[in-house]
Amino acid sequence: MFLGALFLTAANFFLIWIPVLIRRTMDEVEQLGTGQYGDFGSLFDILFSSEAGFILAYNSLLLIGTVLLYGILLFATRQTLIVSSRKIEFDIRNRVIDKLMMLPQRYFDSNKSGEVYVRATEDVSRVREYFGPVLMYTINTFTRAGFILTMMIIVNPELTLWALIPLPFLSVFAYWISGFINKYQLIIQEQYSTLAEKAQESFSSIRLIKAFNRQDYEQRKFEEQSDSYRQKKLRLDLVESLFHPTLNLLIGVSVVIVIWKGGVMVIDDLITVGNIAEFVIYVAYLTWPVASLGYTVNTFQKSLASWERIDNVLTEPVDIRDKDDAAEVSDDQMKGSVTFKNVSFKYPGSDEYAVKNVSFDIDGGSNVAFVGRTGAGKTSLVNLIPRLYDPAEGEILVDGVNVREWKLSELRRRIGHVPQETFLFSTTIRENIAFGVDEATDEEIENAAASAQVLENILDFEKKFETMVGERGITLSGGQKQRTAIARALLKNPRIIILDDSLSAVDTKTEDAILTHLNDQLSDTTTIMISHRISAVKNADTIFYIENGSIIEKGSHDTLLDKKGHYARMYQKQLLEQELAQI
Ligand SMILES: Nc1ncnc2c1ncn2[C@@H]1O[C@H](COP(=O)(O)OP(=O)(O)OP(=O)(O)O)[C@@H](O)[C@H]1O
Repeated sequence: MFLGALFLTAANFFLIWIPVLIRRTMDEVEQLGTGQYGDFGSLFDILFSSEAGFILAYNSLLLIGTVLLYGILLFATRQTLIVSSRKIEFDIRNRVIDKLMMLPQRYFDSNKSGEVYVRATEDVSRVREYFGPVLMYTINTFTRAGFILTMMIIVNPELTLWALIPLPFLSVFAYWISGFINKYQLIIQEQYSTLAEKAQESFSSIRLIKAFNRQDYEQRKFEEQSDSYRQKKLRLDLVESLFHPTLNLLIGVSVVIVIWKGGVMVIDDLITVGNIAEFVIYVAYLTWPVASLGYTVNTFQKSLASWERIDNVLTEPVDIRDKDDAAEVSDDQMKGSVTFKNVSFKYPGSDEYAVKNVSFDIDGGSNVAFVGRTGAGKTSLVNLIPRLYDPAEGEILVDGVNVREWKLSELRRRIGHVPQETFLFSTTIRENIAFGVDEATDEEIENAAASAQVLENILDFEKKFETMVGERGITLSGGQKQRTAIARALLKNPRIIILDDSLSAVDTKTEDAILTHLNDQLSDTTTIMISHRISAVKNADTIFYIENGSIIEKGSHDTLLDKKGHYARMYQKQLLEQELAQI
């Protein structure tokens, strides 16, 4: 960047020699007189036939040399300043992404994903503008203005003052207009995001729109947004189209002043005609740096605001992090037991406890289930095991060690988590299943798919495991998606598997097959299941009934039925529903 600043200063130094050479040529040729040498003939003759010709050729070569040097230095400036700003942008973006990946779930709950995305994209680009264009234009403005003003004052201080009269107006105008453009660009960008979001939402919910026959309604809403975008864009276009004419007008005023006042000075023999030409070029050269001051100040302000937002991300505390000095636990040593000791947890910003004073012991390799009404706190409770959140009170132990003492990556590597909302990436089924491990053989992937009872479905697809999922490929059924997600968790060969309502979209027969497999072949794995279906949980060693974040009943299926409490009522209700369905 320092080199870039040097190159730019040198470029501007050479730039001011262009008007100087032009003045010199004009003055020298004028002094020699015109008629004296008669007809010059061809341009080639000029070079050799007269003194005037020699002066012209010599000065032209100097001029070409200066312009070339200026061009080379400008190229070097961009290759240093702008290239380093791109490298800085790359580094910052990577740091922001690294940090975002480390931030706890809490951060993503309180920040919209769109905003998080903007941090890593637009905000980083704006900060780059500070290190690139803003710095470049600032150095350019000051060095160029410095050199030009010095030259102008050397020639004639009075004419300099006259020539500069319109420049303050120019910079104020440029500041105002680029402020307006910046503000409007932001508004337009936001409107464009709304428009894009609207379109994206419409197309991703197209089935719903068709089913409810709301095409016209959606179209109208889209048109409203689109119209608002058009109007804003037109306003910006109007202001932008005013910019260049006004700029030219102000330069024109400056040129007229120079010619008028300079003319008088030439008559008074204070300056030469060449000086007028020189001044006109100086004024033209000053215009862009002065006009760009406005842009620079505005862009600087924008960069600063973006930097503050990025800084907030970079300094956001990471309370859930990898513990470096944690003891290594080999896979064989791990038993998969889970203990909760008086655990309570509230979501940030919420007054209610999602998990309230929960205590239990789950033996390694056992099979437990959490049931309860929707919103009871089941998901919140199991999310505490892989430390998606940390509880405010109490302790959670895995294999007798507090989860806070575990190396986070080790803890999570051993937990196969199938969240309630299945998410599949827009890639092949193979990559979706292999997501949780660095490398997996075909056999391992097939085995995981077979255990999750989805292998047959996959083999039925034309491209089998290479079938693309999502937008660019096929749409899997809800049940197929869930089973693919289970295969993904099984491939990790976990010691603890958490199935958060992960069998809700599969039929009871497939559910039975998956659970039988888990029981028989993964007998060492601790299975923690959440379900609303008694059929899925009835064989569990222990069933916990959760209400309002607390365990209110616990025991095996039969014990709980004998208790005739909430679980028994839930069972009766489901039994009744089943019988009614069979009628
Ligand atoms: N990210 C969150 N931020 C704030 N509150 C939340 C968040 N997630 C869940 N909650 C609240 O915590 C409570 C427990 O929710 P949780 O998802 O754990 O219930 P659940 O028993 O798993 O329900 P379901 O059976 O419907 O999945 C609910 O009142 C819910 O509104």
